[in-house]
Amino acid sequence: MTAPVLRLTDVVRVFPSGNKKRTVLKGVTCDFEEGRVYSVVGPSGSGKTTLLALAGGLDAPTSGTVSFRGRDVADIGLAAYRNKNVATVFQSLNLLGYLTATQNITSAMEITGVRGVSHKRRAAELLDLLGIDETDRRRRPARLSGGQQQRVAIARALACDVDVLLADEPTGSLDQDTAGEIIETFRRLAHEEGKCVVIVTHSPQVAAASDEVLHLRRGKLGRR
Ligand SMILES: Nc1ncnc2c1ncn2[C@@H]1O[C@H](COP(=O)(O)OP(=O)(O)OP(=O)(O)O)[C@@H](O)[C@H]1O
Repeated sequence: MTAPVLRLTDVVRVFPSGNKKRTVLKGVTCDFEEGRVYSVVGPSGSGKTTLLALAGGLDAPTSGTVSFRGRDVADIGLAAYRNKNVATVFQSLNLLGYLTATQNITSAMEITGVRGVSHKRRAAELLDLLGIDETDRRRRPARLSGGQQQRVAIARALACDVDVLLADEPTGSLDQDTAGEIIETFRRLAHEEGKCVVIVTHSPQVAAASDEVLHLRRGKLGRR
C-alpha cells in the first residue's frame, strides 16, 4: 500500500460563534494518496471548505494534525507548505484580470520562486496540457469562457509543481459538458501525473468520477 501524501489525524476545528463556540470539525481522520481523485461531499455547512482550508495550509486545526509526507505542516510552516507542496483552486479562481492567461501562470511562478525551468515554457506546457490554445493563452480572463478560466486556474495551481491539488466546487458554475472535461482533467492529473487531487463538491457527476468519496456530516467523516 502507498503511504499517504496527506494525512489528517483527529482534526478538530472550533470557530467562535457570537459569544459561544461552534465545533465545525469533530475529529476528522483521513488519508489521501498520490495518483487518486477524492471527492468530499456533504450538506451545506457540514465543514467541507473548512476541511479543504486545513488540508491546504490556509488555516490551522484547533487540535489534531495535518501532515504532509509524514511531517506536521505546522512544523513545515504553513506558508512554506502552501508555496511548495500544495495548491488550492478556489471557487472565485482569483485570476488576475489585467494579466493574460500565460502571465497569470508565470507571475505565480515568480512569486513562489520556481527555479530551474523557463517560466514561459512551463506555462505553455501546462496550458497545452489543459487544452488552452496559443491564441487563448494571450487573452485576459474576461475574454475566456468559464471553463477556460477554470483550466487556467488549474494550470496556475500546477505551475509550482505541487503534489497535492485541492479544489473547492471546481465545476459549480459550468455546464455539464465543460464540467465533464474538467473532471477528466483531474482524473488525468491523478492517474497519469501521480497528483493527489481532493475536490469539494455538491455535484453527483464529480463524485461518481472520483476514486473515493468522503462524506462529511455534522463535522464527522464517513465513507459510503
Ligand atoms: N472563519 C470562520 N469563522 C466562524 N465560522 C466559520 C468560519 N469558517 C466557517 N465557519 C462556519 O463553519 C461551518 C462550516 O462551513 P464550511 O464553509 O466549511 O461548510 P461547507 O460544508 O463547505 O458548506 P457549503 O457546502 O455551503 O460551501 C459554517 O456554519 C460556517 O459558518
